[in-house]
Amino acid sequence: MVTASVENGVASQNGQTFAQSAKVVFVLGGPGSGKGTQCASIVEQFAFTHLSAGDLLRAEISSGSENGLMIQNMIKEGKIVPSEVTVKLLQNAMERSGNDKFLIDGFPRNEENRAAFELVTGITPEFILFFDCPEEEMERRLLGRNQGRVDDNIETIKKTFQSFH
Ligand SMILES: Nc1ncnc2c1ncn2[C@@H]1O[C@H](COP(=O)(O)OP(=O)(O)OP(=O)(O)O)[C@@H](O)[C@H]1O
Ligand SMILES: O=c1ccn([C@@H]2O[C@H](COP(=O)(O)O)[C@@H](O)[C@H]2O)c(=O)[nH]1
Repeated sequence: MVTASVENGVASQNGQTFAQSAKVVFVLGGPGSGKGTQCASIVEQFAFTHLSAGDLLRAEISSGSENGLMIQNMIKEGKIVPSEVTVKLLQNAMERSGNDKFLIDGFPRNEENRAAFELVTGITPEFILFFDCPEEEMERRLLGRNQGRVDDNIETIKKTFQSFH
């Protein structure tokens, strides 16, 4: 029998801590390479929860949190939001999900992000799924995405490509 509980903020399943039972796959690739699209297909077939770090940051802006303005400015400039902010959002989302299998989309953006994630959550990812896509195709897709994102404009796209390299 599978049992699950959350005590003192530490969820556990079958006597294992959340960190011990959690299976995490990092889904990486350039902006517009198709990470979100592929994650949506994967969760239809497999029992993973899809967590997009960018979506969590955008939700934080919409919530009117004290970090909202800082996050919005960083996204507009194609910069990387401080690890402690993003890792906390990911950790909260994982613990709230009721699941222990996660596709983490668009995170980590750098080595410091990765180290902070492992330090704070105690979770080591299983593997990385990487989408390789030519820059001109990513640019074409982002300019045609049409979802009202503040970063889907040519100035921000060029800056985001720089921070991706
Ligand atoms: N294989 C594909 N061929 C053509 N268009 C695609 C393909 N995959 C995704 N797209 C389209 O490209 C755009 C970007 O895709 P998606 O949002 O999945 O990328 P992403 O890597 O998650 O981007 P970001 O990191 O900016 O959030 C979307 O409009 C999507 O419909
Ligand atoms: O771990 C992350 C993820 C995202 N950001 C910022 O958000 C934008 C948009 O990210 P998408 O993955 O394209 O949704 C990205 O350019 C960064 O500014 C981040 O800082 N850290």
